Amino acid sequence: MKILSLQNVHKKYQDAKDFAVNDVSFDVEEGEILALVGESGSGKTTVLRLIAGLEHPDSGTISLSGHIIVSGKQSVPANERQVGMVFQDYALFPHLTILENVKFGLKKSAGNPTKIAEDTLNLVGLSEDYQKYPHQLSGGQQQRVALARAIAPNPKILLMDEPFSNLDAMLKDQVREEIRQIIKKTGITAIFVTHDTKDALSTADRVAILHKGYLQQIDIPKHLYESPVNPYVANFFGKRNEIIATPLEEGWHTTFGFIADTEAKKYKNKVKLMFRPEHGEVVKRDGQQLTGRIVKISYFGSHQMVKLADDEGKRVTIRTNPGRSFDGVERSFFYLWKYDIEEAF
Ligand SMILES: Nc1ncnc2c1ncn2[C@@H]1O[C@H](COP(=O)(O)OP(=O)(O)OP(=O)(O)O)[C@@H](O)[C@H]1O
Repeated sequence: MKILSLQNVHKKYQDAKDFAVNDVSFDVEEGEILALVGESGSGKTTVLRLIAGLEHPDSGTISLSGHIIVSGKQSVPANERQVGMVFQDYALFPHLTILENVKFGLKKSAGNPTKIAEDTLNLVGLSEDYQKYPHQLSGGQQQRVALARAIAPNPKILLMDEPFSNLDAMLKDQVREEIRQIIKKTGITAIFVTHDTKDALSTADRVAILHKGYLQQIDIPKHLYESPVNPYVANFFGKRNEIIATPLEEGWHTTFGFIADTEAKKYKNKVKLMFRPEHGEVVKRDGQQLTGRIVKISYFGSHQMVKLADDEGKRVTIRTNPGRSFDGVERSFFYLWKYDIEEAF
């Protein structure tokens, strides 16, 4: 069942030349975690603020739990929307204990605020720390307090602005997983903003990508990565290689060799074959389609990146397993098991 719906939402800030959010429409299902991604200035935070009620759109409607909360000039005030917010810097009160921090937003709620705050802190794994102050906690723990404070009043939807950006790389992987599990345990619907594609792909059920205020694609991580709707989306989610190819009856002629492909005959002009490093495979045996001179091997522990050049010096990078040895190997064969065909000229 859909819990949130944005329909043709536009937002232009005063004195701005362009719309920060341009005709954006999407639905969010109950219990879903949605990531909003895009480069700086693409409109992610503005979308979050429009849902929270901290900004009002120029046009469009927003519905939450089956009720229209924004339409034309009418809108439900932010404090009546039952939306939970987690801010980038956590915004915890330094002079309050974590229990008091979580109780803070519960004053007007029904029930026993202390009991609800304790239950929520237990849920986020902080049952030992009720009486500590924020500065006595690690970054990851502070993050969980902020989450507990936002979900304790039982909001209809949880909004998080760059929730992982203050954490170092080591902690980030762990916190991402913890936060995802807590959100899934509560069943709450959540939207988070991030500029980090890894955060989005690993934590969200679906990802929405914005570019210059326009929604480009909203989809499950695998589809966004494997089947992007346009080159912008494809490049946003990681490095792609490019090989210029001339169509022939049976396949593609390239400077790395010939690729048999019946699709080729549908094209008249040269194209670009675009592929990610993991969409190729480096092979030792002869008789494969493509070949290149090995110019660099980079070892990353979990994998290796092999850079191969054609006779003109054009390079492609192929990902391979970490155990493969290239000692004394000057040239290698490779094949592509997946690529996108893009018009080149
Ligand atoms: N209060 C404001 N007044 C005027 N323009 C603003 C305001 N807030 C944002 N903008 C502009 O609106 C556009 C979208 O900004 P927004 O903050 O939503 O993008 P973002 O994708 O969240 O960026 P970032 O990742 O840098 O936070 C940008 O061009 C920005 O400069």
